[in-house]
Amino acid sequence: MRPGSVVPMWVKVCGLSEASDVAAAVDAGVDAIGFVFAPGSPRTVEPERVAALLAGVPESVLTVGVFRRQSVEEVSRIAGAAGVQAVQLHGDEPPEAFQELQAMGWRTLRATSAVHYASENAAERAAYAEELLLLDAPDPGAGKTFDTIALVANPPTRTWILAGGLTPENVQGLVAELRPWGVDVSSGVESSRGVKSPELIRSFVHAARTARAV
Ligand SMILES: O=C(O)c1ccccc1N[C@@H]1O[C@H](COP(=O)(O)O)[C@@H](O)[C@H]1O
Repeated sequence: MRPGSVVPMWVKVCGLSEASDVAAAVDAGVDAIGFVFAPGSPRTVEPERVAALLAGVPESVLTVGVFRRQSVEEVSRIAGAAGVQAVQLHGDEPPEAFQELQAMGWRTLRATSAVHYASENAAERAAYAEELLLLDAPDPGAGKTFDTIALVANPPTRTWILAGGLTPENVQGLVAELRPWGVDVSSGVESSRGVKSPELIRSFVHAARTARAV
């Protein structure tokens, strides 16, 4: 990278379940794609289906399984069957869950609400050994933005990923305000709840890639 040039934004598109959407995300140049294994979501997908979807995905794209309030054993079993590289836990699971999953060889993302993160002290944050931190709205996957006051007042001192109601239209403004290292989207690239739009995926990745975070 040339001096003075800007590091491009890390971009993840989540909640995929169709081959055409996986192809749109990969072709648009995403850094990561996610698959929801948490029960009760309109995006929940079977691990065997994900294994088939991953067949043509380059190794350089981080593949992530999304979980919520599931045991370490279940997370590892499902992620293994799907063949994803990393697991993203959304249920405020304790630090021990991350340690156990890492000991099993999983790369880990901790997803928590920005409000919850703001309430943690330095020791509580340090207890987590997560590789990546994702700060989200209180209701994950609902496509809602959140009040950014706590984050602006007390920004994370480590790299972090912004999620929660991002869209092709709002991502650049939120990146300028909050200066995350990366962004993650699900609802904002859907034509209806749970149904991804390849066109919106392309628009989002383009807008996010050119957002200036650093
Ligand atoms: O997408 C879901 O249904 C979901 C279910 C359980 C946990 C997380 C879920 N989604 C994650 O939520 C964020 C933000 O999503 P959105 O853009 O606001 O819809 C993202 O990390 C999704 O993977």
